[in-house]
Amino acid sequence: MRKIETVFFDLDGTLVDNYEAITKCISVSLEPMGITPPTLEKVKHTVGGSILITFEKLIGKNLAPQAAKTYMEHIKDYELLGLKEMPHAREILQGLKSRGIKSALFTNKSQKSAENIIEFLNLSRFFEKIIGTDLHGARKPEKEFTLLALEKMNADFETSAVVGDSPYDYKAAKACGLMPILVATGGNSFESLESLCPGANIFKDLREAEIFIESR
Ligand SMILES: O=C(O)COP(=O)(O)O
Repeated sequence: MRKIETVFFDLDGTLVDNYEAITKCISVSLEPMGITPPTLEKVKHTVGGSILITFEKLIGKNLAPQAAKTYMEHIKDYELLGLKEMPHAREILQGLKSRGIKSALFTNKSQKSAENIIEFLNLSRFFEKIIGTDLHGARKPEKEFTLLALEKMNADFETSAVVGDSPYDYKAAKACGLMPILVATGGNSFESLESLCPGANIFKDLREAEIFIESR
C-alpha cells in the first residue's frame, strides 16, 4: 500500500458549495441570449468540467463559448453568493496538514475565482498551490493538466491522490496514475460514481475520505 504524500483537491462539490453563485451567473449570461436559465439542481449536475463544458451541456457546443465569455466577465460580481464550505472541508485540510501531507487545489474553475473563494473562506494557508484554469486552456481530465499539477507540487504520481466529486476528477487522476478518491457530495450520487468510476475509492463525505487517507 502506498502512503499518500500529496493530495490534489477539487473545489466545486468537494470543498465548497458554490452552486448558487454559478446558477446566478449562468442566468445572467443566458438572459441576453434569450435562453431560459436552468434551475440550481440542473446546474449542479453539469458542474465539474469547467464553465465552458457546463454551458456545452446546458445549451450545446455552438452557443457555449459566447455564454462562457459573458460568464467570465460577470462571475467576480457573484462568486461569493451563498458560498459555503462543504461539511468536513476544513477538518480534512487541517488533519492532513498536521500529518505533513501536502495539499493543492486542483480545479477546473478559473484561477482567479478559485483564489478569491479560498481567500474569502480563509483556507489559503492549507494549500501550497492553487491550480485553476483559463477559459480555453488545459483542464481536468486532460493528462497535460494533471502533469502540470504534479510538476507545480513537485509531486510523484505514486504518492499522490486526487480528491474530487466527479468523473472529471477520477479521469484526471487515472490519466497519470494518481489514486482517485471520490466523495458523493456534489453533482454525482454514490451509485453513479460507482458505475462511472471503476476502481475509485468512493466515500459518503470528506470525513470518511480523511480517515482513508490517514490510515494509509
Ligand atoms: O468550474 C467547474 O466546472 C468545476 O470546478 P471543479 O473542478 O472545482 O469542480
